[in-house]
Order: sequence, then C-alpha cells, then structure tokens
Amino acid sequence: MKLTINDVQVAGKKVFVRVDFNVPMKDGVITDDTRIRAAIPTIQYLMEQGAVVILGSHFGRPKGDRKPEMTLAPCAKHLAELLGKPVAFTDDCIGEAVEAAIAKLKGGEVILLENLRYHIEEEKNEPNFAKQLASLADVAINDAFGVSHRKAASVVGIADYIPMAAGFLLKKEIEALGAAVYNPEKPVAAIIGGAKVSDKISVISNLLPKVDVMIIGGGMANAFIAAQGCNVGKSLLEEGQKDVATDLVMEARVAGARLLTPIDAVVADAFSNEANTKIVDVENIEDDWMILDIGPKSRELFGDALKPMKTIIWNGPMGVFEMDKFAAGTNAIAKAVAESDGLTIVGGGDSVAAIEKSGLADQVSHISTGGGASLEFLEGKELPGIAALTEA
Ligand SMILES: Nc1ncnc2c1ncn2[C@@H]1O[C@H](COP(=O)(O)OP(=O)(O)O)[C@@H](O)[C@H]1O
Ligand SMILES: O=C(OP(=O)(O)O)[C@H](O)COP(=O)(O)O
Repeated sequence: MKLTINDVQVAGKKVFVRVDFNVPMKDGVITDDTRIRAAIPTIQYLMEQGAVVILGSHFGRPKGDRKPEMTLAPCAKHLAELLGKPVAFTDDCIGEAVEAAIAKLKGGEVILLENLRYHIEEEKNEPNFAKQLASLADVAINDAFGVSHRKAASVVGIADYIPMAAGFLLKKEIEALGAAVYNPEKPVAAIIGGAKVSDKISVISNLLPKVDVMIIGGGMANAFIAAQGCNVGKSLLEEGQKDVATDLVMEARVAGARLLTPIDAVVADAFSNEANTKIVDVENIEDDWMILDIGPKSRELFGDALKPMKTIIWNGPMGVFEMDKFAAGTNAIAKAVAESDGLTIVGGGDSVAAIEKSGLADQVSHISTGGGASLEFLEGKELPGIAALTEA
C-alpha cells in the first residue's frame, strides 16, 4: 500500500506538492485551466489543515534554459484567482532566496516555485537537485498525474529524501483509469486518434486484447488506410507505420476485437482552414491531398459502434479540430462519448481541450489530466511517479 495524503500529518508542516500546471497557453493567457482546477482539492485541503503549501511544476520543455515564455507566473496569478487567496511566487525553485520566501509563510499559505525544468537536473532526476528540493519541505505529495510517466527529480527522486504520498488528483486518476483497465464493464471500446502516432501505436497492441471495439481516427488512421492499399496523398504518415498497422489488423483478429478505421475522409489541398476541401472515400484520395478529418460515413459508423458500449476510453482527436473545417469528426465523437450511459474516460491535452470546447466535458465520467501518462497507465505499466510513492 502506498502512502496517500490522508495518511500524513500535515498540520504545521512544510509540504511540497508536485503539480502539473503545464497548461495550454497563448500569449501568456491560459486557454484551458483544467490541470490547475484539478489540483485545487489537494491544495485547499492542505491550506485548511494549516500546512505551508509549496507547489512545484514544469511548464513546456525549456531543457534547462530560463525561457521567459515558459514562466509559471501566469499560473500563480490564475491559481490565486481560483482560490480567492494570495499565492506567492519565487523566480527559482531551489536556493537561499526560495528558502527565505518559504520561511516567511504561515500555515495555510501557498507559494508556487518557478518552472522546475529551468534546471536540467529536474528531467535528469539528478540526486543532488532532488535533495535540494526535498530540503524545502517535511513531506512531499505527488498530485501531478500528467507527468507521472517521467522519471523526474520532483516526481521520483525527491522520495529518496522525504516521504512522498499521493494527492487527491493522483488517487482519482488511478481509481478512474484503474477501473477501465482492470475491471471494465463490457463491452469496451477504445478510440485512439491524434498526431503522436509512434507514441500510441504500442498502446493499441496492448489494448486490443482488452477491448471489444477499437476505433482509429486522426493522424493515427492514415497508417491503417495505407495498410489497406489506399493512397494517402500528403497525409501525415511516418516510415514503418504502415507495416505496424498491418500487424495490428492481424492482432485484432487474433484478439477478437472489432477494429474500425475511417471509410471516408475530409481531405484538403493545404494544412489550413482556408484550404479547398472535399469528402472522399478512402479508396479515392489523390496525390496532392491530405486527410485532415474523418468523413460523415465514418462518423456514423463510429457513432453506431459506440452506442452499445459500457466502457469507452478516448485518446486523441479524429481530425485537426483546432480548425473549424476539420472539427466535425472530433465533435461527433465527443457527442457520442457524452451521450453514452457507460463509463467514459477522455485523456490527453488536446482531446480534453476538444471536449471542453464542445461544452460536453461534464457528461464524461472521467477527464484525465494526463495524455502520455494515461496511455502508459492504460498499457498496464506502473508509472514511475506512482512506483516512487512511499510505502504506508
Ligand atoms: N489527420 C490528422 N492529421 C494531422 N494532425 C492531426 C490529424 N488528426 C488530428 N491531428 C492533430 O492531433 C493533435 C492531437 O494529437 P495528440 O497530441 O496525440 O492528442 P492528445 O493531446 O489528446 O493526446 C491535434 O493538434 C490535432 O490537430
Ligand atoms: O503535457 C503533458 O503531457 P501530455 O501532452 O502527454 O498530456 C505533461 O505535462 C508532461 O509533459 P512532457 O510530455 O513534456 O513530459
């Protein structure tokens, strides 16, 4: 059994909380605050208990450089607004100035440290950096599910120096995703789309034996369309993916899973909302065109397949939904997932943004704050940030 937030005495203690405030941002303005809101139950609980709350997060991938556009300052401001309480901010995450800022805080007060990845040692899980972070606090809480698949100093290494317990968000993610992985009500469907094709293709293989229906859309579908011998024109497709898709078709047969791929597509002559577009069957894609969404027949096929499902896991949009011309497929899936009376889970930064944009997020059983993390969890892997929690 791992230590959880309820098991630790936090009153009057300094508590380091690893959060994932890596939120979508445009020109310094947060465009989707799901990840910040998701961390509030832990933060508020610790405040009420009288702990000194020290929040640490990464933002983007600055690779050890102090990239100003990757500061967490806007997140401190936004968190203060959400809490209705001041949130202190320090321009570093370790060192004397940070220690002095923390020393000024009373129980129930909150401070957000600057981007942990301004130090390359964070991603490298450098023991000395982990030790310096640990020295700021008496106990650590991991509430950063979205980064729990990374062996980082603040996610894993810190637990070598102070006890680390799971926060409420981490617990919630483990419970919700665990229900879908280990004991799902059948029939089960997984919907996989998006653009991170190489990251997700292994997930398909591991999920096939666990699902009744596997729906493939988005950039991921191109490999399967190519594997059927169809031309995919200028669509996103990496070397070797067609062969992997061919293998997966066989694996689906062996597993007895129904594998559904698009039968028609919205194609465009450029990657732009101003492009010329047309709807074609996948057999009829011409050289200079690219697939940017699933077509109406595919929307119907996928929607019908989802109706009898009792568990649905969705990761990755069906098309380039950020552009209105290519959003219909993703919106149709969002609607089908929202209308399901089964257990529904949507994970991944863009998929969550898409379902938030469609206004249907509150009809989903569980919105996961992790993209890569939820996928690795669904693969059945133990995430490093969970493995590192202190034994109770
Ligand atoms: N057919 C496609 N071609 C290119 N990009 C696509 C296609 N379909 C979806 N995408 C893009 O995939 C991205 C999301 O992919 P990904 O990061 O894997 O999903 P998530 O963040 O939900 O895990 C979106 O930006 C979307 O525009
Ligand atoms: O945004 C994140 O992951 P996601 O895009 O897979 O949801 C997490 O904050 C992890 O970030 P990283 O993939 O740079 O380690």
